[in-house]
Amino acid sequence: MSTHRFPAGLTLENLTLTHGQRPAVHHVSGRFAPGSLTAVVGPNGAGKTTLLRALAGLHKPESGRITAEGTARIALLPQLAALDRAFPIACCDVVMQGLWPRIGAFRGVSAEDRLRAEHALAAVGLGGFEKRPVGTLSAGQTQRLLFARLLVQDADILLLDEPFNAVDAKTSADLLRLVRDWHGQGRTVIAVLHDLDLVAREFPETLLLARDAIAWGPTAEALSAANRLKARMMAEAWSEEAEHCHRAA
Ligand SMILES: Nc1ncnc2c1ncn2[C@@H]1O[C@H](COP(=O)(O)OP(=O)(O)OP(=O)(O)O)[C@@H](O)[C@H]1O
Repeated sequence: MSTHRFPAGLTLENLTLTHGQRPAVHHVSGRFAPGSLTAVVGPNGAGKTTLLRALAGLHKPESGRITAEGTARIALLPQLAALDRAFPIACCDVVMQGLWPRIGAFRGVSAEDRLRAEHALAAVGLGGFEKRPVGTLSAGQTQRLLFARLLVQDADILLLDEPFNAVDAKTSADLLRLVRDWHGQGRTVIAVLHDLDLVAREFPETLLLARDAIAWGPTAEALSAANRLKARMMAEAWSEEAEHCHRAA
């Protein structure tokens, strides 16, 4: 297994993310260390997807800051439901979307680009699927396809939003192997997950979110019974109508 060129971290400083005036993530500070493997867990509506989108640069902070180290390349695996499977596009073209930052708008796709996409498809168990329309794939195959797109992005920081959702045990195990490889190569991996047994087994670090950061650190400590109870109570106590406050760091 090769070592990745550039382990990079991400720092959050008093980060607040909102939808309108309503806070999804509230005054969170901390650091995803370079090369760390972190699960982001919490109740429904805790702000996990909003946080991941902000880390990917897709959601502007209301206040506070996100700082990536150096010139870190960041890639996001969105939730499966975010992919428009009705759009008539072949698997190989979905994977090559991951190459666009390097290909640019004006250069055509080269034979080498196509080969990279084919290798990525083979690596996720979709060899021979190059021309298959994405709408004909099962949920598990679609998740494998999104992982193939992530592979060609060759990112320093990987953001995974519920990567094992709606997939069977075999697909889960195959995709988990890729996550372990990325971690082993020194890349920083941050994954939103609901399966706490999986988190306890595979993820050394955990951020427990309930709009506020309830705990952030080694998984066994972060997921203590007391912290989980606190997260649940915090989620239940938040009014959907509450606006964010303006407290300082
Ligand atoms: N586009 C949006 N417009 C308005 N409110 C939104 C939007 N997206 C999310 N929210 C609200 O922000 C809060 C956090 O949502 P988010 O999707 O980040 O939570 P989550 O922790 O990922 O939830 P889940 O576990 O259910 O996927 C929720 O109250 C949600 O209703």
